[in-house]
Amino acid sequence: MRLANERAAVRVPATTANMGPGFDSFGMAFRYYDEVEVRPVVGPTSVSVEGVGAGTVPTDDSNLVVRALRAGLEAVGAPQAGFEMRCVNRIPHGGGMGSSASAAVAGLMLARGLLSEPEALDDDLVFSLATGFEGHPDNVAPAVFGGATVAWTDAEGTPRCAPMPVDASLPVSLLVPPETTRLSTEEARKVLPDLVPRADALFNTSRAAVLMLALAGRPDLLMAGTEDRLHQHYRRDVLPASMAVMDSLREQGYPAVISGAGPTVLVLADLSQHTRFTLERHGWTVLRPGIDAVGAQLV
Ligand SMILES: Nc1ncnc2c1ncn2[C@@H]1O[C@H](COP(=O)(O)OP(=O)(O)OP(=O)(O)O)[C@@H](O)[C@H]1O
Ligand SMILES: N[C@@H](CCO)C(=O)O
Repeated sequence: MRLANERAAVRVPATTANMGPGFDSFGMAFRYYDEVEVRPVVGPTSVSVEGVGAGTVPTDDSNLVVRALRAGLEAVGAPQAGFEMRCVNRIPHGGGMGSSASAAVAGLMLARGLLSEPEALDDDLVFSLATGFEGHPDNVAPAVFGGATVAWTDAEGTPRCAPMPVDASLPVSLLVPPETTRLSTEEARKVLPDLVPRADALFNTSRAAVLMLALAGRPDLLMAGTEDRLHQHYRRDVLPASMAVMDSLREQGYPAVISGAGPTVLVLADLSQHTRFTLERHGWTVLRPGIDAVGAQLV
């Protein structure tokens, strides 16, 4: 295996995870993208970042996208090089829109784009390697495959996923709070208990099944299908503003959940103009990205 191309470029979608009851399992991709281009060079690696993460993410070999690129090359026995990388980032970091999963998938896809035999690094291998970076597969699956996905880890510890049928016209709103509220996934996972009451586990099992029906074309089931007792309320203290917005929207009949580990709020509906303006007046950004059906793509 060798590096056969002098450049590769990828477009990778933002994603949500959990969607209420599907903790560490359900995910969905959005038409909202990071774009990365890379060229192998003789000499050290350099990364330029435009947009989100400019001035904060590393610009050398310790950058997550570069680490994933190198892991992809290593997995298929391809040689390493220095890299000149250009990132145009839109997905907020620590925002609940899967930035770290998208970064890992971007790097692995770029590795594919440079290879003499790109089929060696197929979608299943990208999914598996990126899940290794993340620790859980829920954002990675939609970032790789697009659409809505259910992901799990099998008895051998191998990550698996499958598409969930979803009505393509389902409206989605992402409510992104001001930047000061960013929360790393690591911090958000620390507040979760190791054990949960059996009644809560049963509650989420039924709601997850209901959500699958709702997404497939039963919008009347969206409120029941977005109920959760396994993670959101445990995170109330670290996500006070997002939980308040989520609660208020649910009281108004909107199927609102915390997106991933927060603080972004996902609503499986369009907001009224009044509600949108109110949020925007308080510094929130309201996105209506639509569902991405294809996942990460070399461009
Ligand atoms: N495009 C990127 N380039 C380099 N590093 C990135 C990039 N995107 C994310 N990261 C790294 O991942 C961290 C954010 O990951 P984290 O898992 O905490 O949040 P998230 O993925 O945005 O949220 P969630 O998993 O809840 O959706 C950033 O602080 C940065 O270190
Ligand atoms: N399922 C994950 C998503 C964030 O990576 C969590 O809620 O912690």
